[in-house]
Amino acid sequence: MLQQDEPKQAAEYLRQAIPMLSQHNLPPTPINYSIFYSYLSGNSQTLNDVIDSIISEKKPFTLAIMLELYEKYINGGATLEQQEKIQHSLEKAMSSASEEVQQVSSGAGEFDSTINKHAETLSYTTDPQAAALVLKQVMQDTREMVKNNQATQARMQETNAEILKMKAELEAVKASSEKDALTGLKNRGAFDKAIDNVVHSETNLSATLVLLDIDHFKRVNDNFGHLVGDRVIRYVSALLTQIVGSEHHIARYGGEEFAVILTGLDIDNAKQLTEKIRIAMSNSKLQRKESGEAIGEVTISAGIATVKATDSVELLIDRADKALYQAKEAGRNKVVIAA
Ligand SMILES: Nc1nc2c(ncn2[C@@H]2O[C@H](COP(=O)(O)OP(=O)(O)OP(=O)(O)O)[C@@H](O)[C@H]2O)c(=O)[nH]1
Repeated sequence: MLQQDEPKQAAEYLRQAIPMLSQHNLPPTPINYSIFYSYLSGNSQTLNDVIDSIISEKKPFTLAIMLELYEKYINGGATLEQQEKIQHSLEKAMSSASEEVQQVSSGAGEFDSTINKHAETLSYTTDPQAAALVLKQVMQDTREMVKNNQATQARMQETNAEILKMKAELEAVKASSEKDALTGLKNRGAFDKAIDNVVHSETNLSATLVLLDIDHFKRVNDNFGHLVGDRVIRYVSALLTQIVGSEHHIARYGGEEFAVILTGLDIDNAKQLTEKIRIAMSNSKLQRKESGEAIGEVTISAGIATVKATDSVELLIDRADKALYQAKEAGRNKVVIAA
C-alpha cells in the first residue's frame, strides 16, 4: 500500500522510478509505476526482497509478474478508497515533478543566454590580444555549456513527456473506471460518489435527483431479443445526454434505470426538463435496424426529488424511487415529483 508521501519526496521517487522502468523495458503504466514507487519508498520489505531477487537473477519483469506483484503487494485487500488514495498520491507526485522539471528546464535556457551575453560583451574589450584569448576561452566554455545544457534540457523534456503520458494514462484509467460499458454514461459507482457529494455539499446550490425507468422494458427484450433491448438502452442514454447536457451528472443506475443529478435548477425547471425527456421518448419511432420492423412505443417514467438540507443519500433516493413508483402506478409515461 502506498503512503501519502510529501510531494517533494514523492517527486524524487518518481524521478528515480522512470529510469528504472526503462532499464527493465517496462512501459510507464500506473501499475508498473506503483510497484517501483513502492520499491523506492521502501513501503514493503517483502516486495523489495522479491524485486531485488528478480534483478539479481536477471529475470525479466514480465506482465504476469508485474500484475502479480501489484495484486499481492500494492492492491492486496485495498479498498476503493485506498485505491483512490494511491491515485491521488500518484497524481500529486506527478504534478509536483512536472512543475519542477518545467522550472529547471526554463532556468537552463536562461543560463545559456547569460553565457552567450558574456561572450558577446568580452568581444568588445579594447586590448585586442587579451580580449581575443579570453574570448576564445569563453567561447569554448560557452559552447561546452550550451551543449551540456541542451542535453540536460532534452533529457528533462523527455522525462516531462513521460510524466505527462503517465498522467494522461491515469486520467484514462480513472475515466474508464467511472464509465458504464454499454452506454458510455457514468456508472453506478460514479453516481454513488456524486450523489454523496451533492447531499453533503456546503453550497446552497439547489439540486435535484431524477430517477428514470424504461416502461415495460421486459416486453422489448421478450419480443425483440436482448440485443435490441441493449440498443434501446443506448438510445435512451443518447437522448438523455442530448437533452440534459454534460453540465449535469447522468448515470446508468441499473439495468434499464437511469439517474440524473441536476444542479442549479429549481424543481419547476427540473420537472420541465424531465418532461422534455419523457415527451421526446414517447415521440420516438423506434424500429429494428436490420428489418425496419417497428418496435412500438417505448416510454419512460420518472420520479423527481429535491435535495433537502437534512437529507441523507438513502432518504433522497428513497423519495425519488417512491415518486418513480407512483409514476408507474399512475399508468407509466409520467413524471412525478416526490412529496
Ligand atoms: N437488453 C437488456 N435488458 C436488460 C438489461 N438490464 C436489465 N434488463 C432487463 O430489463 C427488464 C426489467 O424488467 P422489469 O424490472 O420487470 O420491469 P419492466 O418490464 O421494465 O416494467 P416496468 O418497469 O414495471 O415498467 C428485465 O427483463 C431485465 O432482464 C440490459 O443491460 N440489457
